[in-house]
Amino acid sequence: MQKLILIAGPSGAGKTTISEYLANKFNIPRVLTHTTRPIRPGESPEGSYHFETEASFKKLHFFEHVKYGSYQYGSSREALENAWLDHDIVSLIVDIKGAASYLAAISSQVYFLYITTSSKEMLAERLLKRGDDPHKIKERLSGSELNVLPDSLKKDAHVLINDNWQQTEKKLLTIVAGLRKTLN
Ligand SMILES: Nc1ncnc2c1ncn2[C@@H]1O[C@H](COP(=O)(O)OP(=O)(O)OP(=O)(O)O)[C@@H](O)[C@H]1O
Ligand SMILES: Nc1nc2c(ncn2[C@@H]2O[C@H](COP(=O)(O)O)[C@@H](O)[C@H]2O)c(=O)[nH]1
Repeated sequence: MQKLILIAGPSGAGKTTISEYLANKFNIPRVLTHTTRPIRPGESPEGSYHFETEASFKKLHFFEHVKYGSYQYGSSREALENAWLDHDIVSLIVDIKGAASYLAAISSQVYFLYITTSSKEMLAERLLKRGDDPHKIKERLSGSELNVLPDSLKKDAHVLINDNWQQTEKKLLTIVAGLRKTLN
């Protein structure tokens, strides 16, 4: 049975870094979602999202979608099915609401990886270093945007504390080996 590594967690925790590592090291591609937010400095227009206008976003058919501030984000079941045509394991980055939607719909195929750090300060430091606007960082690291793991999803989550990259690499190796054993 094909698997989806569903990645969620607070901004700056390392979700994108981990999905890129899974792609490069284990040939586990990321299923891109769609957003109306602008491209960040240093972000590739092909690598992280399908960047949409409000008009083009409205024409798409989403499995689930959310709004952060004035920007929309959404993912489709078709994109996932397409990715599974070529790869038995794929990854997808969503927020906590998106994770809940996927778990409700296809939990047997989902490996829910919740990425975080042991402190909020570490998240802020990384986002500052990444070049994010300090006002946006404050927004991202408070309220619902913080993407705290709710009690209702704790039983489904595999929590990975990404404080130290070498340890994260080791944990990912174990996770991928375990998932590969469950295929078929
Ligand atoms: N283990 C780590 N140690 C130090 N820096 C890290 C680690 N993992 C990721 N980073 C760095 O932290 C920054 C944030 O990582 P990344 O962009 O992957 O986070 P994210 O969770 O995808 O954030 P967002 O939700 O805002 O897109 C990046 O500059 C990345 O290089
Ligand atoms: N529910 C969904 N959440 C999504 C989707 N694509 C991305 N995201 C999440 O949005 C926030 C903000 O992302 P950023 O790239 O602007 O930092 C983050 O939590 C993403 O995981 C989606 O299709 N559905």
